[in-house]
Amino acid sequence: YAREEHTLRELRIFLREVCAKLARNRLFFMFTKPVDVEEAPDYYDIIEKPMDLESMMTRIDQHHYVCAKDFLDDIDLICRNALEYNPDRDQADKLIRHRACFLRDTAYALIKAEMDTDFEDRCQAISADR
Ligand SMILES: CC(=O)c1csc(NC(=O)C2C[NH2+]C2)n1
Repeated sequence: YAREEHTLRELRIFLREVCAKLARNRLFFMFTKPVDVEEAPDYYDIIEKPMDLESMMTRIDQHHYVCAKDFLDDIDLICRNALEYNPDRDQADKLIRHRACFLRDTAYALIKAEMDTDFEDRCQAISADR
């Protein structure tokens, strides 16, 4: 059990680094904090499950993520929300959709490049056990 806690502690350290790196990239600034209802008054009528990088950092500390897949599910949610809320062909919507897909692809690439597959396998085994 102590070994499992060590593995999850290591996962949290790794995910904080990935999350911080994404949040530092100014291309992703619109995804770093919850949407301000002043800026997009209808946002919370349209988007059922809002998500952002600052909230994900909090979820890491709350031990919400037991494997990298759980973390990437929330990245996928940020991306899906942006595609849903910005469906139009105008430049503003297109840019946000492009940035959302870039955030998602960057997160997947970072984790694939920096994470041992057997480490993720161990995390997913713990996740299945709980
Ligand atoms: C985070 C997110 O997806 C977001 C924040 S503002 C926004 N979209 C707009 O402000 C307008 C451009 N067409 C609507 N999308």
